Amino acid sequence: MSSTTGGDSPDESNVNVAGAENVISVGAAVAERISATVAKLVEDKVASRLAGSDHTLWGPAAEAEAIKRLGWLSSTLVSAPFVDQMAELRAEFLDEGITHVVLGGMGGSSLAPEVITATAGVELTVLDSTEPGQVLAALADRLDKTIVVISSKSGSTVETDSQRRAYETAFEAAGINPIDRIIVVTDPGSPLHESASAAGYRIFLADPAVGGRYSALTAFGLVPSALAGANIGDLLAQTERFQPLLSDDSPNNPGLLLGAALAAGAPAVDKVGLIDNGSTVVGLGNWIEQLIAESTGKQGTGVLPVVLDAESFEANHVLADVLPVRLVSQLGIPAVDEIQVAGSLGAQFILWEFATAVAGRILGIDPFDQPDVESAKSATRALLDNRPAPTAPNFVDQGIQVRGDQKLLQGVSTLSGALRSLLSTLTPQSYISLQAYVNRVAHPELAELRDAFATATHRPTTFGWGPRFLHSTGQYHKGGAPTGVFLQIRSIPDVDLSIPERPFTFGQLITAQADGDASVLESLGRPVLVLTMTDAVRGRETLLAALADAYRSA
Ligand SMILES: O=P(O)(O)OC[C@H]1O[C@H](O)[C@H](O)[C@@H](O)[C@@H]1O
Repeated sequence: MSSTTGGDSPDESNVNVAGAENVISVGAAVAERISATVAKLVEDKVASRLAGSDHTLWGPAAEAEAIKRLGWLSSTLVSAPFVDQMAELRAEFLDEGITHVVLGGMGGSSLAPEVITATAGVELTVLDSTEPGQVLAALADRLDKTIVVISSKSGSTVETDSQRRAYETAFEAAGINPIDRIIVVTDPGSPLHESASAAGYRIFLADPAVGGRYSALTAFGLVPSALAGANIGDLLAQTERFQPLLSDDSPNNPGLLLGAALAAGAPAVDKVGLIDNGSTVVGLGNWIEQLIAESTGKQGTGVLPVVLDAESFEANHVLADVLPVRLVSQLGIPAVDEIQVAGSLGAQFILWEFATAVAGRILGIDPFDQPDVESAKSATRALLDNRPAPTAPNFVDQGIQVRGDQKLLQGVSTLSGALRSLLSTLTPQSYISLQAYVNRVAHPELAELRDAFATATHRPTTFGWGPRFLHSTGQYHKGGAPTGVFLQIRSIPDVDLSIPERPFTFGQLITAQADGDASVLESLGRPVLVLTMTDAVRGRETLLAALADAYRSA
Protein backbone atom coordinates (compact mmCIF):
# COMPACT_ATOMS: atom_id res chain seq x y z
CA MET A 1 0.00 0.00 0.00
CA SER A 2 1.22 3.49 -0.72
CA SER A 3 -0.11 6.60 0.92
CA THR A 4 -0.95 9.90 -0.73
CA THR A 5 -1.16 12.98 1.35
CA GLY A 6 -1.28 16.72 1.33
CA GLY A 7 -5.02 16.93 0.70
CA ASP A 8 -7.75 15.02 -1.03
CA SER A 9 -7.52 15.80 -4.70
CA PRO A 10 -4.68 15.29 -7.17
CA ASP A 11 -6.22 17.88 -9.46
CA GLU A 12 -4.04 20.97 -9.84
CA SER A 13 -7.20 22.97 -10.62
CA ASN A 14 -8.20 22.55 -6.99
CA VAL A 15 -5.27 24.52 -5.61
CA ASN A 16 -7.52 27.48 -4.87
CA VAL A 17 -9.13 25.47 -2.08
CA ALA A 18 -6.90 25.91 0.96
CA GLY A 19 -5.32 22.62 1.93
CA ALA A 20 -6.53 20.69 -1.10
CA GLU A 21 -3.29 20.31 -2.97
CA ASN A 22 -1.84 16.84 -3.14
CA VAL A 23 1.92 17.00 -3.07
CA ILE A 24 3.44 13.73 -1.94
CA SER A 25 2.88 10.04 -2.41
CA VAL A 26 5.07 7.60 -0.50
CA GLY A 27 5.81 4.04 -1.64
CA ALA A 28 4.97 1.25 0.82
CA ALA A 29 8.54 0.28 1.71
CA VAL A 30 9.53 3.89 2.30
CA ALA A 31 6.37 4.45 4.38
CA GLU A 32 7.34 1.53 6.57
CA ARG A 33 10.94 2.70 6.91
CA ILE A 34 9.94 6.17 8.07
CA SER A 35 6.85 5.43 10.16
CA ALA A 36 8.59 5.43 13.56
CA THR A 37 10.48 8.64 12.70
CA VAL A 38 7.26 10.35 11.59
CA ALA A 39 5.48 9.20 14.77
CA LYS A 40 8.27 10.73 16.86
CA LEU A 41 8.09 14.01 14.90
CA VAL A 42 4.35 14.11 15.58
CA GLU A 43 4.85 13.32 19.26
CA ASP A 44 7.47 16.09 19.55
CA LYS A 45 5.10 18.53 17.81
CA VAL A 46 7.83 19.41 15.35
CA ALA A 47 5.41 20.68 12.67
CA SER A 48 3.55 23.18 14.83
CA ARG A 49 6.75 24.23 16.58
CA LEU A 50 8.55 24.84 13.28
CA ALA A 51 5.54 26.67 11.82
CA GLY A 52 5.64 28.80 14.97
CA SER A 53 9.37 29.58 14.45
CA ASP A 54 10.68 27.58 17.41
CA HIS A 55 14.44 28.05 17.18
CA THR A 56 15.20 25.31 19.73
CA LEU A 57 14.34 22.45 17.35
CA TRP A 58 17.95 21.72 16.34
CA GLY A 59 19.56 21.64 19.76
CA PRO A 60 21.46 24.21 21.83
CA ALA A 61 24.44 24.51 19.47
CA ALA A 62 22.19 25.59 16.59
CA GLU A 63 20.00 28.02 18.51
CA ALA A 64 22.03 31.18 17.93
CA GLU A 65 21.93 30.68 14.13
CA ALA A 66 18.35 29.37 14.00
CA ILE A 67 16.92 32.34 15.89
CA LYS A 68 17.92 34.63 13.01
CA ARG A 69 17.18 32.19 10.19
CA LEU A 70 13.47 31.33 10.36
CA GLY A 71 12.11 34.33 8.46
CA TRP A 72 11.31 32.14 5.42
CA LEU A 73 8.23 30.94 7.28
CA SER A 74 6.72 34.43 6.87
CA SER A 75 8.12 35.31 3.42
CA THR A 76 4.72 35.52 1.74
CA LEU A 77 3.68 38.33 4.12
CA VAL A 78 6.98 40.19 4.13
CA SER A 79 7.32 39.99 0.34
CA ALA A 80 3.78 41.04 -0.59
CA PRO A 81 4.75 44.68 -1.36
CA PHE A 82 7.15 43.51 -4.09
CA VAL A 83 4.26 42.46 -6.33
CA ASP A 84 3.10 46.00 -7.20
CA GLN A 85 6.51 47.58 -6.83
CA MET A 86 8.11 45.24 -9.34
CA ALA A 87 5.21 45.43 -11.79
CA GLU A 88 5.68 49.22 -11.90
CA LEU A 89 9.41 48.98 -12.34
CA ARG A 90 9.10 46.40 -15.10
CA ALA A 91 6.61 48.61 -16.96
CA GLU A 92 9.05 51.52 -16.64
CA PHE A 93 11.87 49.47 -18.16
CA LEU A 94 9.70 48.13 -20.96
CA ASP A 95 8.72 51.72 -21.81
CA GLU A 96 12.40 52.52 -22.17
CA GLY A 97 12.91 49.54 -24.50
CA ILE A 98 14.82 47.53 -21.89
CA THR A 99 13.79 43.95 -22.49
CA HIS A 100 16.70 41.78 -21.41
CA VAL A 101 17.37 40.94 -17.76
CA VAL A 102 20.71 39.56 -16.52
CA LEU A 103 21.19 38.22 -13.00
CA GLY A 104 24.66 38.27 -11.45
CA GLY A 105 24.60 36.15 -8.32
CA MET A 106 25.60 32.77 -6.91
CA GLY A 107 23.83 29.90 -5.14
CA GLY A 108 20.90 31.08 -3.08
CA SER A 109 20.96 34.37 -4.95
CA SER A 110 20.45 32.84 -8.39
CA LEU A 111 18.98 29.32 -8.22
CA ALA A 112 15.42 30.31 -7.29
CA PRO A 113 15.03 32.98 -10.01
CA GLU A 114 16.38 30.45 -12.50
CA VAL A 115 13.56 28.01 -11.64
CA ILE A 116 10.86 30.68 -11.33
CA THR A 117 11.58 32.19 -14.74
CA ALA A 118 12.12 28.84 -16.50
CA THR A 119 8.80 27.58 -15.12
CA ALA A 120 7.06 30.81 -16.16
CA GLY A 121 8.63 30.53 -19.63
CA VAL A 122 10.25 33.98 -19.49
CA GLU A 123 13.85 34.82 -20.34
CA LEU A 124 16.44 35.52 -17.64
CA THR A 125 20.18 35.34 -18.33
CA VAL A 126 21.75 33.89 -15.20
CA LEU A 127 25.43 34.72 -15.02
CA ASP A 128 26.64 32.58 -12.13
CA SER A 129 30.11 32.04 -13.53
CA THR A 130 33.59 33.51 -13.62
CA GLU A 131 34.57 31.70 -16.84
CA PRO A 132 35.94 34.57 -18.97
CA GLY A 133 34.35 33.41 -22.25
CA GLN A 134 30.97 33.08 -20.60
CA VAL A 135 31.23 36.51 -18.95
CA LEU A 136 32.33 38.10 -22.25
CA ALA A 137 29.42 36.46 -24.10
CA ALA A 138 26.94 37.85 -21.56
CA LEU A 139 28.47 41.34 -21.80
CA ALA A 140 28.17 41.25 -25.59
CA ASP A 141 24.51 40.25 -25.56
CA ARG A 142 22.04 43.15 -26.13
CA LEU A 143 23.80 45.51 -23.70
CA ASP A 144 21.74 48.47 -24.93
CA LYS A 145 18.54 46.68 -23.91
CA THR A 146 19.86 45.11 -20.70
CA ILE A 147 19.13 45.60 -17.02
CA VAL A 148 21.45 43.80 -14.59
CA VAL A 149 20.37 42.62 -11.17
CA ILE A 150 23.33 42.16 -8.85
CA SER A 151 22.21 39.90 -6.00
CA SER A 152 24.26 39.01 -2.94
CA LYS A 153 23.00 38.47 0.58
CA SER A 154 26.40 38.85 2.22
CA GLY A 155 27.39 41.53 -0.29
CA SER A 156 30.91 40.13 -0.39
CA THR A 157 30.82 37.19 -2.81
CA VAL A 158 33.79 37.49 -5.16
CA GLU A 159 31.99 36.19 -8.27
CA THR A 160 29.11 38.64 -7.90
CA ASP A 161 31.41 41.55 -7.10
CA SER A 162 33.45 40.76 -10.22
CA GLN A 163 30.33 40.53 -12.39
CA ARG A 164 29.16 43.95 -11.12
CA ARG A 165 32.54 45.51 -11.92
CA ALA A 166 32.52 44.01 -15.42
CA TYR A 167 29.03 45.32 -16.19
CA GLU A 168 29.76 48.80 -14.78
CA THR A 169 32.75 49.09 -17.10
CA ALA A 170 30.86 47.69 -20.10
CA PHE A 171 27.95 50.10 -19.61
CA GLU A 172 30.32 53.05 -19.25
CA ALA A 173 32.20 52.05 -22.39
CA ALA A 174 28.88 51.94 -24.24
CA GLY A 175 27.96 55.43 -23.03
CA ILE A 176 25.25 54.08 -20.69
CA ASN A 177 25.09 55.26 -17.08
CA PRO A 178 25.35 52.12 -14.88
CA ILE A 179 23.08 53.77 -12.32
CA ASP A 180 20.22 53.48 -14.81
CA ARG A 181 20.91 49.82 -15.54
CA ILE A 182 22.14 48.09 -12.41
CA ILE A 183 19.79 47.09 -9.62
CA VAL A 184 21.13 45.71 -6.37
CA VAL A 185 19.51 43.12 -4.11
CA THR A 186 21.23 42.60 -0.78
CA ASP A 187 20.77 42.48 2.97
CA PRO A 188 20.61 45.70 4.97
CA GLY A 189 24.04 46.78 6.17
CA SER A 190 26.07 44.51 3.85
CA PRO A 191 29.22 45.92 2.21
CA LEU A 192 27.30 45.90 -1.09
CA HIS A 193 24.45 47.87 0.50
CA GLU A 194 26.95 50.51 1.57
CA SER A 195 28.84 50.76 -1.71
CA ALA A 196 25.67 50.64 -3.82
CA SER A 197 24.05 53.40 -1.73
CA ALA A 198 27.15 55.54 -2.12
CA ALA A 199 27.14 54.94 -5.89
CA GLY A 200 23.43 55.79 -6.13
CA TYR A 201 22.13 52.45 -7.37
CA ARG A 202 18.51 51.35 -7.02
CA ILE A 203 18.54 48.90 -4.10
CA PHE A 204 16.07 46.28 -2.92
CA LEU A 205 16.72 45.06 0.58
CA ALA A 206 15.94 41.45 1.45
CA ASP A 207 14.77 40.02 4.74
CA PRO A 208 17.95 39.42 6.76
CA ALA A 209 16.16 36.77 8.84
CA VAL A 210 16.30 34.36 5.88
CA GLY A 211 19.43 32.45 4.83
CA GLY A 212 20.45 32.40 1.16
CA ARG A 213 19.19 28.95 0.21
CA TYR A 214 15.82 29.58 1.92
CA SER A 215 15.39 32.95 0.18
CA ALA A 216 13.32 31.91 -2.86
CA LEU A 217 10.31 33.96 -1.78
CA THR A 218 12.28 37.01 -0.63
CA ALA A 219 13.71 39.83 -2.77
CA PHE A 220 16.39 37.40 -4.04
CA GLY A 221 13.91 35.12 -5.75
CA LEU A 222 11.30 37.73 -6.58
CA VAL A 223 13.01 40.89 -7.86
CA PRO A 224 14.87 39.41 -10.87
CA SER A 225 12.00 37.03 -11.67
CA ALA A 226 9.40 39.80 -11.72
CA LEU A 227 11.61 42.06 -13.82
CA ALA A 228 11.97 39.22 -16.31
CA GLY A 229 8.17 38.92 -16.50
CA ALA A 230 7.23 36.08 -14.09
CA ASN A 231 4.01 36.50 -12.14
CA ILE A 232 5.28 36.68 -8.57
CA GLY A 233 1.83 37.48 -7.21
CA ASP A 234 0.63 34.05 -8.34
CA LEU A 235 3.73 32.42 -6.92
CA LEU A 236 3.21 33.94 -3.46
CA ALA A 237 -0.48 32.98 -3.59
CA GLN A 238 0.44 29.35 -4.34
CA THR A 239 2.65 29.28 -1.25
CA GLU A 240 0.04 30.97 0.90
CA ARG A 241 -2.63 28.43 -0.03
CA PHE A 242 -0.42 25.45 0.70
CA GLN A 243 1.59 26.55 3.74
CA PRO A 244 -1.12 26.01 6.40
CA LEU A 245 -0.94 22.26 5.72
CA LEU A 246 2.59 22.17 7.05
CA SER A 247 1.73 23.17 10.60
CA ASP A 248 -0.37 20.09 11.42
CA ASP A 249 1.11 17.66 13.93
CA SER A 250 -0.19 14.78 11.88
CA PRO A 251 1.44 11.69 10.35
CA ASN A 252 0.02 12.84 7.00
CA ASN A 253 1.77 16.20 7.09
CA PRO A 254 3.67 16.29 3.75
CA GLY A 255 6.55 18.29 5.27
CA LEU A 256 7.11 15.65 7.97
CA LEU A 257 6.81 12.80 5.49
CA LEU A 258 9.27 14.35 3.07
CA GLY A 259 11.69 15.36 5.83
CA ALA A 260 11.62 11.86 7.27
CA ALA A 261 12.02 10.28 3.83
CA LEU A 262 15.10 12.42 3.20
CA ALA A 263 16.83 11.71 6.50
CA ALA A 264 15.51 8.58 8.20
CA GLY A 265 17.43 6.16 5.95
CA ALA A 266 20.86 7.69 6.66
CA PRO A 267 23.63 6.60 6.78
CA ALA A 268 22.71 3.52 4.68
CA VAL A 269 20.36 5.43 2.35
CA ASP A 270 22.13 8.78 2.28
CA LYS A 271 21.45 9.96 -1.28
CA VAL A 272 18.30 11.21 -2.86
CA GLY A 273 17.71 11.00 -6.61
CA LEU A 274 15.73 14.07 -7.72
CA ILE A 275 14.16 12.74 -10.90
CA ASP A 276 12.37 15.16 -13.20
CA ASN A 277 9.60 12.86 -14.32
CA GLY A 278 7.39 15.28 -16.23
CA SER A 279 7.19 17.93 -13.52
CA THR A 280 5.66 21.22 -14.62
CA VAL A 281 8.29 23.00 -12.55
CA VAL A 282 11.35 23.44 -14.78
CA GLY A 283 14.74 22.74 -13.21
CA LEU A 284 13.47 22.36 -9.63
CA GLY A 285 16.13 19.73 -8.91
CA ASN A 286 18.94 22.28 -9.15
CA TRP A 287 17.31 24.50 -6.54
CA ILE A 288 16.54 21.57 -4.24
CA GLU A 289 20.14 20.38 -4.69
CA GLN A 290 21.57 23.48 -3.01
CA LEU A 291 18.93 23.48 -0.29
CA ILE A 292 19.56 19.87 0.77
CA ALA A 293 23.31 19.66 0.16
CA GLU A 294 24.25 22.88 1.97
CA SER A 295 21.73 22.40 4.74
CA THR A 296 22.52 18.79 5.63
CA GLY A 297 26.05 17.99 4.37
CA LYS A 298 28.10 18.62 7.50
CA GLN A 299 29.72 16.87 10.45
CA GLY A 300 30.39 13.85 8.25
CA THR A 301 26.71 13.18 7.63
CA GLY A 302 23.91 14.50 5.42
CA VAL A 303 21.91 13.70 2.32
CA LEU A 304 23.50 13.95 -1.13
CA PRO A 305 21.05 15.20 -3.78
CA VAL A 306 21.59 13.73 -7.26
CA VAL A 307 19.79 15.65 -10.02
CA LEU A 308 18.40 13.24 -12.62
CA ASP A 309 15.86 12.85 -15.38
CA ALA A 310 13.63 9.92 -16.23
CA GLU A 311 16.24 8.37 -18.53
CA SER A 312 19.14 8.52 -16.06
CA PHE A 313 20.74 5.25 -15.00
CA GLU A 314 19.95 5.90 -11.34
CA ALA A 315 16.28 6.49 -12.18
CA ASN A 316 15.98 3.05 -13.75
CA HIS A 317 18.04 0.83 -11.46
CA VAL A 318 17.65 0.13 -7.77
CA LEU A 319 20.70 1.41 -5.87
CA ALA A 320 20.60 0.50 -2.19
CA ASP A 321 21.92 3.87 -1.00
CA VAL A 322 19.65 6.10 -3.13
CA LEU A 323 16.04 7.13 -2.44
CA PRO A 324 14.37 7.96 -5.76
CA VAL A 325 12.08 11.00 -5.58
CA ARG A 326 10.09 11.50 -8.75
CA LEU A 327 9.05 15.08 -9.43
CA VAL A 328 5.79 14.64 -11.32
CA SER A 329 2.98 16.84 -12.60
CA GLN A 330 0.32 14.67 -11.03
CA LEU A 331 0.66 12.05 -8.32
CA GLY A 332 0.25 8.39 -9.17
CA ILE A 333 1.13 5.26 -7.27
CA PRO A 334 4.87 5.19 -6.67
CA ALA A 335 7.05 2.07 -6.74
CA VAL A 336 7.35 0.64 -3.21
CA ASP A 337 10.80 2.08 -2.62
CA GLU A 338 10.19 5.50 -4.20
CA ILE A 339 8.27 8.65 -3.50
CA GLN A 340 6.55 11.11 -5.81
CA VAL A 341 6.25 14.84 -5.27
CA ALA A 342 4.00 17.20 -7.21
CA GLY A 343 2.47 20.63 -6.73
CA SER A 344 2.79 24.21 -7.81
CA LEU A 345 6.17 25.91 -7.57
CA GLY A 346 4.97 28.07 -4.68
CA ALA A 347 3.91 24.95 -2.75
CA GLN A 348 7.14 23.11 -3.52
CA PHE A 349 9.42 25.94 -2.40
CA ILE A 350 7.96 25.95 1.10
CA LEU A 351 7.48 22.17 1.20
CA TRP A 352 11.15 21.43 0.48
CA GLU A 353 12.36 24.16 2.85
CA PHE A 354 10.18 22.78 5.63
CA ALA A 355 11.21 19.19 4.90
CA THR A 356 14.90 20.14 4.86
CA ALA A 357 14.60 21.82 8.26
CA VAL A 358 12.85 18.68 9.56
CA ALA A 359 15.59 16.49 8.04
CA GLY A 360 18.17 18.61 9.85
CA ARG A 361 16.54 17.80 13.18
CA ILE A 362 16.49 14.08 12.38
CA LEU A 363 20.17 14.13 11.36
CA GLY A 364 21.15 16.18 14.42
CA ILE A 365 22.74 19.02 12.46
CA ASP A 366 22.14 22.75 12.07
CA PRO A 367 20.33 23.17 8.74
CA PHE A 368 21.07 26.89 8.55
CA ASP A 369 24.87 27.14 8.49
CA GLN A 370 27.46 26.14 5.85
CA PRO A 371 30.71 25.72 7.77
CA ASP A 372 32.74 24.11 4.98
CA VAL A 373 32.02 26.53 2.14
CA GLU A 374 34.53 28.97 3.61
CA SER A 375 37.50 26.56 3.34
CA ALA A 376 37.44 26.62 -0.48
CA LYS A 377 36.95 30.39 -0.48
CA SER A 378 39.98 30.99 1.72
CA ALA A 379 42.13 28.57 -0.30
CA THR A 380 41.11 30.58 -3.39
CA ARG A 381 41.96 33.87 -1.70
CA ALA A 382 45.39 32.58 -0.70
CA LEU A 383 46.08 31.47 -4.29
CA LEU A 384 44.97 34.85 -5.66
CA ASP A 385 47.20 36.66 -3.15
CA ASN A 386 50.29 34.58 -3.93
CA ARG A 387 49.64 33.52 -7.53
CA PRO A 388 52.01 30.52 -7.57
CA ALA A 389 53.32 29.34 -10.95
CA PRO A 390 51.02 26.68 -12.44
CA THR A 391 52.08 23.13 -11.60
CA ALA A 392 53.19 20.99 -14.55
CA PRO A 393 50.80 18.19 -15.47
CA ASN A 394 51.78 14.64 -14.49
CA PHE A 395 51.40 13.87 -18.19
CA VAL A 396 49.44 14.87 -21.29
CA ASP A 397 47.42 12.34 -23.28
CA GLN A 398 45.23 13.09 -26.32
CA GLY A 399 45.38 16.82 -25.70
CA ILE A 400 44.29 16.44 -22.08
CA GLN A 401 46.61 17.48 -19.24
CA VAL A 402 46.32 15.07 -16.34
CA ARG A 403 47.04 16.07 -12.73
CA GLY A 404 46.58 14.13 -9.53
CA ASP A 405 48.46 13.03 -6.46
CA GLN A 406 51.05 10.27 -6.33
CA LYS A 407 48.65 7.75 -4.87
CA LEU A 408 46.35 8.14 -7.84
CA LEU A 409 48.81 8.49 -10.70
CA GLN A 410 51.81 6.37 -9.70
CA GLY A 411 52.79 4.36 -12.77
CA VAL A 412 49.90 5.79 -14.82
CA SER A 413 50.62 7.40 -18.19
CA THR A 414 47.32 7.39 -20.11
CA LEU A 415 44.02 9.20 -19.73
CA SER A 416 42.07 5.96 -19.50
CA GLY A 417 44.56 4.67 -16.92
CA ALA A 418 44.02 7.81 -14.83
CA LEU A 419 40.24 7.37 -14.97
CA ARG A 420 40.61 3.69 -14.09
CA SER A 421 42.75 4.60 -11.10
CA LEU A 422 40.25 7.22 -9.90
CA LEU A 423 37.25 4.96 -10.33
CA SER A 424 39.00 2.05 -8.64
CA THR A 425 38.57 4.01 -5.39
CA LEU A 426 34.78 3.64 -5.61
CA THR A 427 33.03 1.65 -2.88
CA PRO A 428 29.36 0.56 -2.71
CA GLN A 429 28.63 3.76 -0.75
CA SER A 430 30.56 6.15 -3.03
CA TYR A 431 29.33 8.86 -5.32
CA ILE A 432 31.11 10.50 -8.25
CA SER A 433 31.26 14.26 -8.50
CA LEU A 434 31.98 15.65 -11.98
CA GLN A 435 32.96 19.30 -11.81
CA ALA A 436 33.30 21.26 -15.02
CA TYR A 437 35.03 24.63 -14.74
CA VAL A 438 34.13 25.35 -18.33
CA ASN A 439 32.03 27.86 -20.32
CA ARG A 440 28.68 26.12 -19.99
CA VAL A 441 27.01 28.19 -22.70
CA ALA A 442 29.65 27.17 -25.24
CA HIS A 443 29.98 23.56 -24.06
CA PRO A 444 26.63 22.33 -22.69
CA GLU A 445 27.43 18.87 -24.10
CA LEU A 446 29.85 18.21 -21.24
CA ALA A 447 26.85 17.68 -18.94
CA GLU A 448 26.17 14.48 -20.90
CA LEU A 449 29.24 12.96 -19.25
CA ARG A 450 27.13 12.51 -16.10
CA ASP A 451 25.00 9.76 -17.61
CA ALA A 452 28.04 8.05 -19.11
CA PHE A 453 29.85 7.88 -15.75
CA ALA A 454 26.75 6.67 -13.87
CA THR A 455 26.07 4.00 -16.49
CA ALA A 456 29.68 2.79 -16.56
CA THR A 457 30.18 2.73 -12.80
CA HIS A 458 26.66 2.02 -11.49
CA ARG A 459 27.31 4.71 -8.89
CA PRO A 460 25.28 7.90 -8.32
CA THR A 461 26.95 10.72 -10.19
CA THR A 462 26.51 14.46 -9.76
CA PHE A 463 27.47 17.06 -12.33
CA GLY A 464 28.21 20.67 -11.43
CA TRP A 465 29.49 23.68 -13.34
CA GLY A 466 32.32 25.43 -11.51
CA PRO A 467 32.29 27.75 -9.69
CA ARG A 468 28.48 27.51 -9.47
CA PHE A 469 28.43 24.18 -7.62
CA LEU A 470 30.80 25.50 -4.93
CA HIS A 471 27.75 27.37 -3.62
CA SER A 472 25.58 24.26 -3.74
CA THR A 473 27.00 20.75 -3.40
CA GLY A 474 30.41 22.21 -2.45
CA GLN A 475 29.43 22.15 1.24
CA TYR A 476 28.47 18.46 1.11
CA HIS A 477 31.67 17.47 -0.72
CA LYS A 478 33.76 18.72 2.19
CA GLY A 479 31.39 18.47 5.15
CA GLY A 480 29.27 15.42 4.32
CA ALA A 481 30.10 11.71 4.35
CA PRO A 482 33.64 11.11 3.02
CA THR A 483 32.39 9.02 0.14
CA GLY A 484 32.97 11.33 -2.83
CA VAL A 485 35.27 10.62 -5.76
CA PHE A 486 36.07 13.84 -7.62
CA LEU A 487 36.81 14.54 -11.27
CA GLN A 488 37.58 18.13 -12.19
CA ILE A 489 37.27 18.98 -15.86
CA ARG A 490 38.82 22.24 -16.96
CA SER A 491 39.58 23.95 -20.22
CA ILE A 492 42.32 26.40 -21.04
CA PRO A 493 40.30 29.56 -21.70
CA ASP A 494 40.98 30.96 -25.17
CA VAL A 495 40.13 34.48 -23.92
CA ASP A 496 40.59 36.33 -20.66
CA LEU A 497 39.05 39.44 -19.17
CA SER A 498 40.35 41.77 -16.52
CA ILE A 499 38.25 42.54 -13.47
CA PRO A 500 38.17 46.31 -13.09
CA GLU A 501 40.23 47.54 -10.13
CA ARG A 502 41.15 44.02 -9.06
CA PRO A 503 44.66 42.57 -9.24
CA PHE A 504 43.47 39.40 -11.00
CA THR A 505 41.56 38.48 -14.15
CA PHE A 506 38.46 36.30 -14.52
CA GLY A 507 40.73 33.58 -15.93
CA GLN A 508 42.99 33.73 -12.88
CA LEU A 509 39.96 33.75 -10.59
CA ILE A 510 38.33 30.61 -12.01
CA THR A 511 41.69 28.81 -11.99
CA ALA A 512 42.25 29.75 -8.33
CA GLN A 513 38.73 28.58 -7.49
CA ALA A 514 39.33 25.19 -9.10
CA ASP A 515 42.81 24.83 -7.55
CA GLY A 516 41.55 26.00 -4.15
CA ASP A 517 38.69 23.51 -4.01
CA ALA A 518 40.87 20.64 -5.27
CA SER A 519 43.48 21.36 -2.59
CA VAL A 520 40.86 21.38 0.18
CA LEU A 521 39.38 18.09 -1.06
CA GLU A 522 42.84 16.52 -1.28
CA SER A 523 43.71 17.72 2.20
CA LEU A 524 40.61 15.88 3.42
CA GLY A 525 41.90 12.70 1.79
CA ARG A 526 39.34 12.62 -1.03
CA PRO A 527 40.47 11.24 -4.42
CA VAL A 528 40.72 14.10 -6.93
CA LEU A 529 41.70 13.84 -10.59
CA VAL A 530 42.13 17.05 -12.59
CA LEU A 531 41.82 16.95 -16.36
CA THR A 532 42.49 20.09 -18.39
CA MET A 533 41.31 20.06 -21.99
CA THR A 534 43.51 21.92 -24.42
CA ASP A 535 40.72 21.51 -26.99
CA ALA A 536 37.32 21.79 -25.31
CA VAL A 537 35.47 21.09 -28.57
CA ARG A 538 36.77 17.51 -28.62
CA GLY A 539 36.69 17.16 -24.85
CA ARG A 540 33.51 15.16 -24.45
CA GLU A 541 34.41 12.62 -27.16
CA THR A 542 37.92 12.14 -25.81
CA LEU A 543 36.66 11.63 -22.25
CA LEU A 544 33.90 9.25 -23.33
CA ALA A 545 36.37 7.15 -25.29
CA ALA A 546 38.80 7.11 -22.32
CA LEU A 547 35.99 6.09 -19.96
CA ALA A 548 34.97 3.23 -22.26
CA ASP A 549 38.59 2.18 -22.52
CA ALA A 550 39.07 2.34 -18.74
CA TYR A 551 36.21 -0.11 -18.29
CA ARG A 552 37.14 -2.35 -21.21
CA SER A 553 40.60 -2.90 -19.85
CA ALA A 554 39.57 -2.96 -16.17
O1 LIG B 1 24.15 35.76 -1.67
P1 LIG B 1 25.59 35.65 -1.35
O2 LIG B 1 25.91 36.19 0.00
O3 LIG B 1 26.43 36.28 -2.42
O4 LIG B 1 25.97 34.15 -1.30
C1 LIG B 1 25.88 33.25 -2.35
C2 LIG B 1 26.16 31.87 -1.82
O5 LIG B 1 27.43 31.93 -1.18
C3 LIG B 1 27.88 30.86 -0.38
O6 LIG B 1 28.39 29.85 -1.16
C4 LIG B 1 26.84 30.28 0.52
O7 LIG B 1 27.31 29.08 1.04
C5 LIG B 1 25.53 30.08 -0.22
O8 LIG B 1 24.56 29.64 0.67
C6 LIG B 1 25.11 31.39 -0.84
O9 LIG B 1 23.88 31.22 -1.47
